[in-house]
Amino acid sequence: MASTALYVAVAVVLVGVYFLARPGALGKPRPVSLPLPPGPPTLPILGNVHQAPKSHAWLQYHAWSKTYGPIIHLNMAGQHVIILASSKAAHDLLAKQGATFSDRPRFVVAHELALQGMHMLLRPYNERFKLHQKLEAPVLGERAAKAYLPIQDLESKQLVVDLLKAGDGPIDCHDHMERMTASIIYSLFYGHRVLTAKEAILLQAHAVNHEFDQLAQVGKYLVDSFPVLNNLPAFLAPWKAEAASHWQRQRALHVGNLERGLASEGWIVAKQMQKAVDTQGINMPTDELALDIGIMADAALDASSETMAWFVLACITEGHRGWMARAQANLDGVVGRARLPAFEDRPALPYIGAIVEELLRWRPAGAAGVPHFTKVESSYESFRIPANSVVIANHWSITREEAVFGPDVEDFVPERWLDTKSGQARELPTAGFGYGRRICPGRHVARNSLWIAIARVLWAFNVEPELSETGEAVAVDTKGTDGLVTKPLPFKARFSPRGDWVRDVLTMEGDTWAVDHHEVLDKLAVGVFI
Ligand code: HEM
Repeated sequence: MASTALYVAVAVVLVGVYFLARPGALGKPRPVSLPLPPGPPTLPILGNVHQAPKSHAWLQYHAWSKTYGPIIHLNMAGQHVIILASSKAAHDLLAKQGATFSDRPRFVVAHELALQGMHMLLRPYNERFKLHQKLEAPVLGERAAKAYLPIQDLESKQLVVDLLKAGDGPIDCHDHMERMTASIIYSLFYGHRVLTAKEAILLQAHAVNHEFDQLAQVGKYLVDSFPVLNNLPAFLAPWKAEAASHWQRQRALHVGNLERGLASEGWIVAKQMQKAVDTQGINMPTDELALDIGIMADAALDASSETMAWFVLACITEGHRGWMARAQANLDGVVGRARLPAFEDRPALPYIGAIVEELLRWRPAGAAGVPHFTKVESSYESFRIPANSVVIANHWSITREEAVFGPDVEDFVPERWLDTKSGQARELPTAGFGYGRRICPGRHVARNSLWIAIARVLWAFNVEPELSETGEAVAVDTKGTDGLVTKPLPFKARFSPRGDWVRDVLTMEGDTWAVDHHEVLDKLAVGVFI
């Protein structure tokens, strides 16, 4: 009886406090309630769920942006989703208001349970995230990226040697691109040089990532929409067992790679990060460090390999516009035909840099970016952004802004990145690596890999479409797969050496298998890390 009276008293006090504290009470100014950004018409309760795109969401978002403008609101059964379709809106919100817009939406099954909350890309924006960012910065920043050039030099040389060996018949070059990217990353991170794309270390990573993608599918688990369901006992919550079993495989993959890396000879990124943890007295279990490095490697591998695959697709579908020939004329002028292009040639070859930027614009590997999230209410250009909104910078729209890039946004035109008078690079907004405090930390490493690989492939080969029996170019899909990373569907291209001098130079250079990559790593670390 006494406790009932107490409950009633507490309730009365709380209701009173609520009414007194609410905006407008006791003369507090009530903020003018702004409208939500425009968006497609909604149904009661469902909102826009019935219109939610089943795949390639970025295309539907782009179509909506043509009707509703650069900032759109969707209601997914009560979940606010804000789509940003212009570089200005994405920059103003995600970069300039980075403290507010750097969170990630929750993935209960895929992240909180299956990855034990340790997936770098999906971590909430909190102190632990910032600690990981601080650990990653010295090994991925501009200075570190510059130190890694000798490894990219080695692996891009091997790429052109491999392509020459593959002959000038039509080939699916994806494995060659992936081997190069994987070898750059796995050598740097773990001291493991990748000899073929079919190595166990890569096959295991693909298998684990495929399983993870299944767990991360939006709408697959009710608990992702209603996290309270996670309080159910295990026998009523089958996702818990699935997640626990996946965690074992993630752990085995990343801890296994880290342990082998730490036991290898010479300098590697993993040892550098372990040293930072030890010397700074950071309390970080092995699993957590292993996941950080492993997820960085995964993020690097997929996005970089697929961007290289999109480059080859651009050559065979868009090369007729003359940019390949112009790049080759530039290469001949600056490099000549007696040696491979090198990083030292970069200042004299702005056109190759322009191809890299145009590639990231024409087919951004993350076409809908990675969703951000805001926990607090804010406003933008007379619209209200509600608390707990998922915020998506639609890279597909942002890279197709005609006001920024001109009317020919669907065409591959590197010239748009160059000043017409000086021929040097000109500033245009880039979207491919995301925004603000979640911007891709690997962008310097990625741009360097793309630059040297593209320069060398174009120096060595005419990259041409596969031909049908009647001599026509075989049609290829240019839309790509659905998913966080958009991949071209399998296709074939012909890599025809541009002349005998290509064979001469590559024969003289020889393949790179005899190079001791540990020695290369030890040397590149001097002065930067040791
Ligand atoms: C062409 C290659 C690449 C592309 C297109 C790319 C793109 C992206 C994008 C769009 C994001 C999300 C940004 C955002 O949320 O706004 C991201 C995040 C990330 N990327 Fe990359 N990336 C590439 C290569 C790399 C490389 C080489 C590394 C590491 C060596 C890397 C490591 C990461 C990590 C760790 C994150 C998570 C950052 C966070 O959530 O705070 N990426 N990347």
